[in-house]
Amino acid sequence: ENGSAAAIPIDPRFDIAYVTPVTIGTPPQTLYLDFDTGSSDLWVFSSHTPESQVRGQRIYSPEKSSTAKLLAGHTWSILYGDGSGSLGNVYTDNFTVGGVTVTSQAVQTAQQVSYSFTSQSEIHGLVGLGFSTLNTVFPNGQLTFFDNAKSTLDSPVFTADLKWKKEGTYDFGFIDETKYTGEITYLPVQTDPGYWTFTSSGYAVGDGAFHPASIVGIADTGTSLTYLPAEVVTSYWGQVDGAVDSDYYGGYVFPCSSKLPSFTFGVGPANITIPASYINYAQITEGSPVCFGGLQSSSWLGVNIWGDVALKAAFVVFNGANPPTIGWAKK
Ligand SMILES: Cc1nn(C)c(C)c1CC(=O)Nc1ccccn1
Repeated sequence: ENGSAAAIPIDPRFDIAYVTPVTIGTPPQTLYLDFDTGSSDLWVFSSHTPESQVRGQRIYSPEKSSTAKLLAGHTWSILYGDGSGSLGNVYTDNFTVGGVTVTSQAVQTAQQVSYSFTSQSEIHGLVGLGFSTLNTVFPNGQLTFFDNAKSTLDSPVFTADLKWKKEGTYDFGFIDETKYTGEITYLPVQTDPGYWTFTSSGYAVGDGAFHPASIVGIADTGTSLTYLPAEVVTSYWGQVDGAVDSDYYGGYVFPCSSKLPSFTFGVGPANITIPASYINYAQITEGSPVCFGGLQSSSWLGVNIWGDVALKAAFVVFNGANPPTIGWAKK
């Protein structure tokens, strides 16, 4: 059975993250979760999360679900690249998103969450859509929702149609031709260690010359910004009056009044252009004349990350066939 679900920006002012409604258990409990191709744990705020760490989030209460089963002796603990994290125990239960139901999905209930999760009341947990090899459940790793659902889908794919400051969609099991223009360009995916890793064929700043390059990076719906090699972002921000790489603000900032160029990245023989407006990410604080860039250096991360700033400029196909591939189309 195929499915389709909304990807809703959690803040109307800028696209920090997108959440998608899901139901868990019997009777169904509805939570809004962050679908994250950059990780592979499905975890939720729960009745096991200390009240001091819950600030407005909806919670999953397994004790109120007749179909919940404790996965005895199993625990999990995840640390994300930005220093946030969570840990807890594991249940299996019915899990439905956009009409696609997996019975006996591993649902990881949080017993601890870091402050950055406590502080974001609109995110009630994450649904990892990376490869199941990254799942942190111990002693037996668990399968992602997509891996569990794959065999019931018409096609072993899901697509991301994220939008700038608007609601987009995740589709499961099919490719909606009305959501993109031209052709989809498919690229090979490196599944080790478990991210959707692909190689971009280069970049251009604004209307400037295309620079052929091999930029290996991960397609990560769970990361707001896009992090690329220093020489790429230096050449981009060099075109912006007053842009500086600020230690104080932790990245490239620029005068909100400055005009930004677009940014184009290569996908095989094709390319995707990120409009300048997507790269004018946000004012440092409400009303500030200083703006934070949506394109930042990956120098300290050890990985290039094509986050939401890039993904929302395209229609992206995550093809879970064997071998997996990733497809990019303009829209
Ligand atoms: C690797 C990395 N370094 N830095 C600075 C960032 C932001 C990342 C990616 C990352 O942590 N993404 C994330 C965070 C929380 C939940 C889901 N995804």
